[in-house]
Amino acid sequence: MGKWLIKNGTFLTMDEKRPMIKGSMVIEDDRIKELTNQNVIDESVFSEIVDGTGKLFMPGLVNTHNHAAMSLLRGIGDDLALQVWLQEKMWPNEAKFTAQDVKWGSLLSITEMIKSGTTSFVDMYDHMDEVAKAVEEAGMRARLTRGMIALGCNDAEQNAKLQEAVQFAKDWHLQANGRITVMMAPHSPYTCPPSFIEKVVAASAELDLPVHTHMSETAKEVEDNVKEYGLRPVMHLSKLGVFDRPCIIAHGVHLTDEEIDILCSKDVRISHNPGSNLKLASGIARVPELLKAGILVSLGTDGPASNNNLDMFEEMRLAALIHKGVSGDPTAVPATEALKMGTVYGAESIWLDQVGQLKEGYKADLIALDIEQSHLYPKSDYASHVIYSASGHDVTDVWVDGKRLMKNRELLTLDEEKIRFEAQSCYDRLMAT
Ligand SMILES: N[C@@H](CCSC[C@H]1O[C@@H](n2cnc3c(=O)[nH]cnc32)[C@H](O)[C@@H]1O)C(=O)O
Ligand SMILES: [Zn+2]
Repeated sequence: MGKWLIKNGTFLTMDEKRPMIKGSMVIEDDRIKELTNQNVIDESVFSEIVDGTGKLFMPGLVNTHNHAAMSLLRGIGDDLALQVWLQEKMWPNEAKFTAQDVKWGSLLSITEMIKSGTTSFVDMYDHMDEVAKAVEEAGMRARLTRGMIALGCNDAEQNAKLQEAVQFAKDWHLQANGRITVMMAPHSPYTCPPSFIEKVVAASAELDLPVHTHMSETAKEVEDNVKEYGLRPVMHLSKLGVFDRPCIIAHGVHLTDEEIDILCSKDVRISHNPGSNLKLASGIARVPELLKAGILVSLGTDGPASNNNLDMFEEMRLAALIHKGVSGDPTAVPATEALKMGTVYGAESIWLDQVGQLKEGYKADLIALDIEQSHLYPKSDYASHVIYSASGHDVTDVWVDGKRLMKNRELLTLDEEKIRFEAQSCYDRLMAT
């Protein structure tokens, strides 16, 4: 990689001090070395020069909640409520998943994520060694976690799952040149008994890792939690010590003012998944109130079987649109805020250091969009165009840690055709058994 240059580029930096720059970017190894509106005079020192004419460069998008291998179940069980979808469609099929299924399903999702401009993602699943190997090979950045469902498991089975999660953390945290980091994940309060959640919290403290879980996704979940434990999920998890750890929860759709205050005071981050919440009819998270309270809100697609794609441009657009619609206030989530949720807040909410902005000293995780297209004209406010007009299909090039993963829409680290073929074979086998 060495030292290389992008010239004649338009840069949407997400750096509040210099939001738009027209000019050049110098990248050295994994970092942005220089970003300037001048032309770099001496080009002879660069190993590569990328002509940025007609391209918009911006930070790679951060997807803070996913179950990548569920791409194999895309199109299976649409138009159902969460509990029915999980219990009748997902879990019976997932029970048949082998390590190979997780490998090819995750790779299929990774190709889709790179092609639509995502450079970092969170994944909660099992057979996580396969996911980590796929991330390493692809060159992406990821925060990975072995999601654990403990309900219906005896003590030995519960311990085995926890052991697997601990071992995964020991094997993979800070691997792949630091691109892979790990979290500990009890799947949810409704699939993990309190004693198990406490054990996971203890393990996360011992390993010094954050906790990730699903919480308050549906009204039914909240009601059931009250019936079972006498508390709503926030107080329940709070009592179990979950929020005494660095924590990011997925969904947080059904929250009271008091719960928002508790989450804020504990610096709990929320991964907002508007596409999945709409599709499963889970409800609409109180994002304007969460942001106003000072909670770090980022965006996730959730798994590809409840979305059903992994295009973060769509997620940013939904976040900007639905909260206007339900509140009657067009300023509820402005384009700039949706853009931050997909980049700056995304990186911060999963504890990625110096990621999410194009800024000197930051990691060179960036994407390029083809802006010589009718739907991105005229050349006016690119933050607006990215949120209200663009889609993942507009992404032409992707770099992570300064390494190019896609060039003119061609993947450089992965064999897309082979991955599609293998994923289809996995699906055919799963459906035949
Ligand atoms: N199979 C593991 C759990 C893996 S965590 C990932 C789980 O989350 C499930 N999942 C996917 N999307 C959602 C969601 O929106 N809410 C709750 N669970 C989900 C998914 O079906 C999968 O079973 C075990 O038994 O321990
Ligand atoms: Zn999920």
